[in-house]
Amino acid sequence: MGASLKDGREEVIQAWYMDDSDEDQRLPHHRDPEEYVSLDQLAELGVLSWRLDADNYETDEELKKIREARGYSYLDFCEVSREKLPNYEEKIKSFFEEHLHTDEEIRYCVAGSGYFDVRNREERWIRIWVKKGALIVLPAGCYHRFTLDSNNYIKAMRLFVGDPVWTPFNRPHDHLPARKEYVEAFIRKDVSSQTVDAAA
Ligand SMILES: CSCCC(=O)/C(O)=C/O
Ligand SMILES: [Fe+2]
Repeated sequence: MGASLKDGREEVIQAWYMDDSDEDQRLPHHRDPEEYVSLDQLAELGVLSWRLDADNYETDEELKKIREARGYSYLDFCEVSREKLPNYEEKIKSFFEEHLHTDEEIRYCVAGSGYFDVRNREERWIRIWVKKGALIVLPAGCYHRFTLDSNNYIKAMRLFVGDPVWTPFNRPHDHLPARKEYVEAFIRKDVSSQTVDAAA
C-alpha cells in the first residue's frame, strides 16, 4: 500500500500493525516487512473514517451531512504542540496511556498529523496515521491511545453528541457498560460463526 491513491491524491489515513519495540512513540513502528490494515478491517473493529476537505470545513456539505446523520452537535478544536497545549508533557503522557471513553472519540485532523493506536481482536496494536483531511471515529469502549508523530503538531476538530465528556478510563476498565457493549458488538465472535470456523 503506497502513499497515494489511484486518483493521484495522497492518502490521509493509513493503518498498519506495529512492531514490539520500545523506541520513541512518535516513530512509525512498522513491522518488517510492513503489514498494512485496510479501512474495511478498521471498520470491522468499529473504527470509522472519512476523507474530507479540510481547507473548507466551515462550508463542507459532506461534514455537515455526517454531523447531522450522527448527531454531532458539539464542535471545538484541540491543538497539540509544546507551544499551544497547556500542561503539554502531562497531556502527551496521558494521551498515550491505553484508555477508553464511554462515548465515541471523534477527531477531524484539519492540520498536522498524528497516530491513534487501537487493538485488533487478538490484542495486536494497529497504528492509524491521520493527516490533514482525515475524520476518524473510535467507538465508545474501544481501548486506544494517541501520540503525535515526529512532526510534533496536530490540530483536530473534536465532535461530540451533546455536552462533551472527555474522561479517559485507563485500562483495565472492562466492567464498564460501554466496554461490554463494544466487546459484544466488535470483539466477541458469535457462537454460530465459531462453529462454522471449527468445521471449516
Ligand atoms: C488529537 S486530539 C488529542 C487526543 C485526544 O483527545 C484523545 O482523547 C486521545 O485519546
Ligand atoms: Fe481517547
